[in-house]
Amino acid sequence: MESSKTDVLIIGAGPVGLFAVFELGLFDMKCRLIDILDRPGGQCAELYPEKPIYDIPAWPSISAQGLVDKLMEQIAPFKPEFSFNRMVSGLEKLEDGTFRVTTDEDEVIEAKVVVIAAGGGSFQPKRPPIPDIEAYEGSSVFYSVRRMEEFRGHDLVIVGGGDSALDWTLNLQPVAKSVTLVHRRPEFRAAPDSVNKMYAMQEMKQLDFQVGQVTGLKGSDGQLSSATIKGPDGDVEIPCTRMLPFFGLTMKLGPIADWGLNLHENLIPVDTEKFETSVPGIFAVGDINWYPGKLKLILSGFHEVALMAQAAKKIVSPGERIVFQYTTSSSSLQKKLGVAD
Ligand SMILES: Cc1cc2nc3c(=O)[nH]c(=O)nc-3n(C[C@H](O)[C@H](O)[C@H](O)COP(=O)(O)OP(=O)(O)OC[C@H]3O[C@@H](n4cnc5c(N)ncnc54)[C@H](O)[C@@H]3O)c2cc1C
Repeated sequence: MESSKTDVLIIGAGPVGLFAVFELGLFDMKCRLIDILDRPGGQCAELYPEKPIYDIPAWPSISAQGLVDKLMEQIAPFKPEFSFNRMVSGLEKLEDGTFRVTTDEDEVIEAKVVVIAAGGGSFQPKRPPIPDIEAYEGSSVFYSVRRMEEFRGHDLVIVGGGDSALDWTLNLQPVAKSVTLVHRRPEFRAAPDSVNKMYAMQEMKQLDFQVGQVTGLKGSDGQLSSATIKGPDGDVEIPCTRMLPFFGLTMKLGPIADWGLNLHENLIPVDTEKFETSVPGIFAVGDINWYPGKLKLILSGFHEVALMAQAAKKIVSPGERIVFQYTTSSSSLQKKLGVAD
């Protein structure tokens, strides 16, 4: 079991969690971020990366991914630590007032302050309608790739027609013993370049592409041995020991519901001075919080983290005087940002 310590543990690396690193960093607080997704950006990166956003102050138009890239650039001086592909599953307050956070990979992180920036909750994979698939989940059927090594030497079936399915088909082809991509039609929703590469590899017999749907799985004790594909010419049985279905993601509140926090219609009520939850030391910012008049906008979240950081500093460094400073004129802030002369 891995164990580590940080000043502030941020649950969620969406735009609001990312900007929290900046505001907390100005007060010298070290941040660690954990996200279920495999990269930063939350809804912006996962749901609408190429769409332009028009209501970010001073950016008349910026793509959602462009905003995430700029936030990453802005927080770089504070060297935040990221753990991706991890879900925060447990959160408990210890007797000394600090927190113990656990992930679904059995990681333990101790933090003086916890900031929940979990947006609409956890992104969770949609389960395809294949009978008995639950029996193989976590042992032979996976909905994300945490470590490519886990697929080495396996007969792999990848199901889906979007970018994830195509990207992992191409990336895992050199690692797996065999790769079969299954999609219900020959047209894809993925980047044309990836689709062309996949067809070229099929041509060279480096992988197989089957038009059809997976209708059944065979195996025992959670270990897959084959998948039945119903295609235009009837059923085909394909030997397979690992399967990766990519049927999109839905957002669910997830484990946050079990952390003993007061909830209001699946959102976390906070005050509007500090954005603190019903548990002192746990703050909630961005789309996950609720207060009268709340607007689920990125700019609201940016405002919330600035106030939250002041309150968090009082917990992380009790007794230390908090001085209000502008980044334009404070040489100490500029030093932290690496822009001082
Ligand atoms: C199509 C679309 C268009 C939009 N357009 C605009 C717009 O024009 N302007 C605007 O201001 N807003 C817009 N929004 C809303 C904006 O995207 C959200 O307000 C913003 O993403 C909220 O940021 P956040 O950081 O609070 O949460 P999110 O972006 O939702 O990020 C939360 C992160 O927390 C992670 N997470 C949740 N639970 C856990 C857990 N237990 N463990 C680990 N990680 C966890 C999630 O995986 C996610 O990455 C739009 C939204 C959509 C869907």
